[in-house]
Amino acid sequence: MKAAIIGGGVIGGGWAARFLLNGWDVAVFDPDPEAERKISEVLMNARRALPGLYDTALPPEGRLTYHSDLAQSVAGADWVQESVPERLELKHKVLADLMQYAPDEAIIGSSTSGFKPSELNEKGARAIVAHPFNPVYLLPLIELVGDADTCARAADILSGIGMFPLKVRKEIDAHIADRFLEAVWREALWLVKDGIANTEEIDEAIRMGFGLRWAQMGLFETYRVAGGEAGMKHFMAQFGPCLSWPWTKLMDVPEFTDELVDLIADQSDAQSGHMSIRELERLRDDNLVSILRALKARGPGSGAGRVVRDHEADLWHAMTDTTPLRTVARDVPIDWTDYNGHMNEGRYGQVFSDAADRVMAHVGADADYIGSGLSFFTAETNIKYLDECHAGEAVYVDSTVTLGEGKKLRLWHEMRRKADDSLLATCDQFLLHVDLTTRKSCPPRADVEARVETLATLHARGTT
Ligand SMILES: NC(=O)C1=CN([C@@H]2O[C@H](COP(=O)(O)OP(=O)(O)OC[C@H]3O[C@@H](n4cnc5c(N)ncnc54)[C@H](O)[C@@H]3O)[C@@H](O)[C@H]2O)C=CC1
Ligand SMILES: C[N+](C)(C)CC(=O)CC(=O)[O-]
Repeated sequence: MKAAIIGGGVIGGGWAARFLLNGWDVAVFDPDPEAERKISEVLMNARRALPGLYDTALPPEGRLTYHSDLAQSVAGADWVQESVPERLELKHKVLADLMQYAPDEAIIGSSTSGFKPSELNEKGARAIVAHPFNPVYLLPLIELVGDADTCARAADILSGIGMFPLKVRKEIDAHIADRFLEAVWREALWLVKDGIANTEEIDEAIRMGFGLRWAQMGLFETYRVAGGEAGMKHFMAQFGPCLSWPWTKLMDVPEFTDELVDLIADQSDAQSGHMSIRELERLRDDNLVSILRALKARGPGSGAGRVVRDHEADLWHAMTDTTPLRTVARDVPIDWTDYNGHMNEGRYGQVFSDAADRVMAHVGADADYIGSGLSFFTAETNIKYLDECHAGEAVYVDSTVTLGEGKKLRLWHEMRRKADDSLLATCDQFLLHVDLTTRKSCPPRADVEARVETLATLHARGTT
């Protein structure tokens, strides 16, 4: 599959990374001589962050090419994403070129933050709005606006690269999310202009409080809980009158004078000027990866964690009875690094625990089986740490069943670095089958016991 990225700035670079790291070939067209350098820097950050979001490996990276000719860049593309600056006449010109050169069947998406499809297409183009959020390679949300069939096709493709397509029912200026962002931005500008708060205080007001709530529950679910046991109706009865109080009176926009721009830029420099933009991006990405991984860890996944979890399930390969079993293939996430600058010992245990979970699922001791009240408990592990590994490195685990007799299951795991197949750690793990009600050991269900024995016999014969 091929994506053509027209305009490779902040957002085009993020799109390029999202497609590329999900195995698509990417062709970039951008007249800026600096575009290649900027995109390669965005890509470096994306390679550092995105693979560590998942507990399984992304597909091999696609091929990235740069073009000085738009027609060449879109040849054979399945998806063309326009990400040029937010000026309608420029978007019209670029879309007219795309109508001429893009394949008829290619989806043409526009990253526009605010224009409606009817405005984008008023000169005869057929683009849909596919509005992403920065950083495009990490944040799942995409607002889709426009032709229903094209949006449905687009939604399938975007889900396949780990995104969350949200179809906007009716076109409207600034779609859904940017209407909120503009409202918050407007209020913040007033607070600075009126000398109530500076940029840092406003950021603290967001990140120490409601920003954390929004990341996992959004607005309405949060306010439902805020209504106490009586829920949403009580919340609305209590806070409804505030809508006519001065709290919400500031509907107009402060004038963007040079004085206001300088005031905000100076405060922002004082707040964050000690870090470069790339450093701030890495800090943002590290935090986002940690938050998304935490949201993924809960049950079926909470908020955006659900999207990460679903994409991870799509990425995981179906296992067959090989010797050994490939039970883990993943990148080391950023937040697994400890004060010694390498993957923390506890995370080796995590990797081997994941390997054992995969063996269990493979022999039929899956979520349904556990739901029926049967499972395996680990009784003993012996891990040998043979070499260091670092954030961003691809690793894999091969596992063999060394004993499968009744309630006893013994596994031998070898964890290796993908780049050179060198051995990083081994783990000898002994598990006992248990009844989750009595918490006592018991024989597995007959089919699971048979699967374990088959694998033990197969693995005793050696490498296939
Ligand atoms: N920056 C943001 O936070 C977000 C921006 N967007 C939208 O994405 C679009 C792009 O915004 P940014 O990436 O922020 O802008 P940007 O200024 O970082 O990048 C725009 C790029 O387009 C290139 N360009 C200009 N004319 C071109 C042409 N004729 N053909 C090909 N490339 C051309 C420029 O050289 C530049 O590299 C806008 O529509 C914006 O509203 C959407 C979501 C978030
Ligand atoms: C500021 N903005 C309107 C360009 C923001 C967006 O469109 C989405 C985002 O990433 O915040």
